Amino acid sequence: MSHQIDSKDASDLIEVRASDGKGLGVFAKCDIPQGTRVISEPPLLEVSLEDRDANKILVAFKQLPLPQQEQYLALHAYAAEGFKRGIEAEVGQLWEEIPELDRKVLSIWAPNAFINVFLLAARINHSCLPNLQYGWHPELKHQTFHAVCDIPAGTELTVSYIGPINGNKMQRQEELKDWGFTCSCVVCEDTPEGKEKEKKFDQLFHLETELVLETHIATEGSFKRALSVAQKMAAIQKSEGILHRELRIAYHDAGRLCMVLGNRKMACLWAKKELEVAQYCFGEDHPACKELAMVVDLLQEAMESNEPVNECIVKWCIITHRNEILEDSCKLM
Ligand SMILES: C[S@@+](CC[C@H](N)C(=O)[O-])C[C@H]1O[C@@H](n2cnc3c(N)ncnc32)[C@H](O)[C@@H]1O
Repeated sequence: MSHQIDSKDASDLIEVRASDGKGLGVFAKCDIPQGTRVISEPPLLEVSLEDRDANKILVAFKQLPLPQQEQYLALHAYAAEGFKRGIEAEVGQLWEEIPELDRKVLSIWAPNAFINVFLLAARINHSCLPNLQYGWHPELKHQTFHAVCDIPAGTELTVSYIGPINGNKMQRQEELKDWGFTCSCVVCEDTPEGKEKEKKFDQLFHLETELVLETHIATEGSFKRALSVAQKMAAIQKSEGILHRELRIAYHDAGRLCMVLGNRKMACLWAKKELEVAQYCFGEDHPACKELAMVVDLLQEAMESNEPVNECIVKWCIITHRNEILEDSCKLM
C-alpha cells in the first residue's frame, strides 16, 4: 500500500545529514513502511532529453530564478575525466577553458542527474542493494522515491545509480567511476557476508545472460528453460532482499513466459506478483501500475477461456525490460 507523501511533508520522514565517508546523505527519521512514497518532487533543473547537451544544460541553469540557482550550486560536484572529454567535444573548448561557473554547473549535473536534477533526491547516496526505487510519475510530473522494504528509523536511504544489469563487483565499480567513489555497500564490502552476497549477484548476472539467450532461441524448450531461470532469479532476489525494479522484471519475465507457453493461470499469478512490486516501487497511482492492474484483471478472465487474449495482455507480453525480443513469440499465445 503506498502512502502518497509529497516532499513538502518529507521532513517528517527523512533528514539530510552527514553520512560517514559519503558527504551528505538522506536518513529515515522514523520507521518507514514498504511502499511509502518518501520523496515526490518536481525537477530543480530540467533539460529536455531530446538533443540534450552541455549548452542546453547551461541555458536551462541560466533561466532558473536566483534562489534556485543558489540551491543548485550548493549540490555536490564531480566531473569524471570521460565526462569532461564529452563536454569538450560538445562545446568545442578544452575543459579548462570553459568559464568556471559553467564548469561548476556541469560538474553538478553529472553526479546528480536522475534524468534531471531534483533538490532533495540529489542527496541520496548509492547502494548496490538499495532500499528506495525511483521513477518518473508522468501525471504528477514528479520524480518519486518509494521504500522497497520496511526501513527502520536512523537507516540511510539509498538508490542504485547503475543498472538495470548490475553485473559483478568489478563491472559495477567501473560504472560507478562516473560518480568518483568506490562502493563499500553490504554487497561490495570486503567481509565474508559481502563476499556471500557478491556470489549471489554474480549468479544473477549469469542467470540473466542465460535467460536472454534462451528467450532469443525462441522454441518451446528454450522458453521452458527461460521460465525456470526467471523463477530462480526471482527466488534469489527475494531471499537476498533485492526488492526493487529488478524483482519486478523477474516476475514480469516469468509471467510473460508462462503466457507464451500457454499457461494462463500461472501467467496471472506471476502478473499479480509483478503488480505488487510495481505498486510499492512506483505507487498505485502510477499509470503503469493502473495498466498492469488491468492486465491482471484481464488475465483473470482469460484464465478459464480459450479465446484469443485481449490486446492489453499481448502488449504486456511484448514489453521487455531486458535486451531480448519476445514479440515474434507472441504468435504462440
Ligand atoms: C547524488 S550525490 C549524493 C549526495 C552526496 N553525498 C552529497 O553530499 O551531496 C552523489 C555523490 O555522493 C557520493 N556517494 C554516493 N554514494 C556513495 C557511496 N555509496 N559511497 C561513497 N560516496 C558516495 C559520491 O561522491 C557521489 O558522486
